[in-house]
Amino acid sequence: MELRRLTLADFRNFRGATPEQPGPGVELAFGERFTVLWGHNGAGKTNVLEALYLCSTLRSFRTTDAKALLRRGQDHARVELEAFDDDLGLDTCLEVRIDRGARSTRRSARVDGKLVRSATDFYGRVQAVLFTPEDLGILRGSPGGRRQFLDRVLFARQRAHIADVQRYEKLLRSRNRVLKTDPAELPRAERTRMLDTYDHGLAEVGAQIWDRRQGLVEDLREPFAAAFAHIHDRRDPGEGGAALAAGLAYGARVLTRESQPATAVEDLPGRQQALAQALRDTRRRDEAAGRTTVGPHLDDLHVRLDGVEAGDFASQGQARALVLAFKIAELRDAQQRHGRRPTLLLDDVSSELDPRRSARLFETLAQEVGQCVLTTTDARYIELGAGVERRDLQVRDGQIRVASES
Ligand SMILES: Nc1ncnc2c1ncn2[C@@H]1O[C@H](COP(=O)(O)OP(=O)(O)OP(=O)(O)O)[C@@H](O)[C@H]1O
Repeated sequence: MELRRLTLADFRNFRGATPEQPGPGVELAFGERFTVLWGHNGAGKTNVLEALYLCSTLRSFRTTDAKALLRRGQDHARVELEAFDDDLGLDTCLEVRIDRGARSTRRSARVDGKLVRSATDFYGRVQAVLFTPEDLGILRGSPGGRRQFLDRVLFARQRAHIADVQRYEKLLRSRNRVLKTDPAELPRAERTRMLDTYDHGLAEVGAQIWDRRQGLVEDLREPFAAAFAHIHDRRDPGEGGAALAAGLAYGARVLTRESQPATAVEDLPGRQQALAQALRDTRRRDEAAGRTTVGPHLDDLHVRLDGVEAGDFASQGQARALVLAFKIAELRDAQQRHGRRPTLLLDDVSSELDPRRSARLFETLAQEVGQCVLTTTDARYIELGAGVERRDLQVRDGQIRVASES
């Protein structure tokens, strides 16, 4: 999908038609490759990325409260994206409306003017890979944040993934409830029967989740290491350094001291067996703890620099280079799978990178990326080099104007 034009009406700080100022709202046209949105803090640059993300996923990446997207004091907002669908060879128009009702605020989606009733029919028409500065928190944050990070990527690959995660969580809650129940209140045979049923379901769905996450990490490992090496090259004599190797690994909480699976865990049946066995082996311990202590709800994504966990080791700039390398790997992977590159959305991309890393990043982007929309406080930070098509737009207090084009 090639993005052409975006219209924002009463979305965040972008105004819609008013009696004094008739018109459809605030419009912008994208460059064929790079669109650089620049402006001061609070101008509305991230709001534009948020609107694009909404057209891709029907969700915001900043809030679950749809009301927050309505311009203050307004009851209706509209985001319209005109694009060229390369698969169909046709222009298409995606529209998301947000309407405040008496009891709740509703989102609705239209494609070429027709209401799309099922959200799953709307997702993924615009494929986007998003980087925001909040992503940097995943390295130092909790394993839960890293699992969610992987699950979001997987959702773009396979729609069933999120439903499976929800099914797994439901089974887990039920199992934990039984584990916590006082033995006097639940006859032993009934308790064992219930736990056997939950274990079976958890092993089946859990193995799917584990298998997909593991597969993703394996697919991204090489492009991730290559993209990081390119951005963070240490051949500069001043740094006297050998290159730092970036690594990705998936840590499954099934391979515990209590449970070493008898089968290999290299494929889905092996993972299912191992998970079933681990749940059996740790049942007594789980009953004492009142919770399930093995399974993909406890797994982790390990991001390492020269073998050391990046969360403990990486500098701010290195952390940024690692997360950006992951996004570039995701982009390459999507291209290999679908033959199309998703649009890259980069919020405040180059701060914290020194000038040389910043130049390497933009060199990588110019090589790897199809269409990219990025934000910055100063367009001079975005050095894409001569010959790379870019369109610079100034965002100022909810207004957008073309600043330059090349
Ligand atoms: N619902 C809303 N109605 C009106 N204005 C809003 C609404 N939500 C956010 N804003 C305004 O939008 C602006 C924030 O926009 P945004 O986050 O896009 O800024 P930005 O240009 O990315 O800034 P920075 O460079 O600091 O990241 C703020 O001025 C905020 O007051």
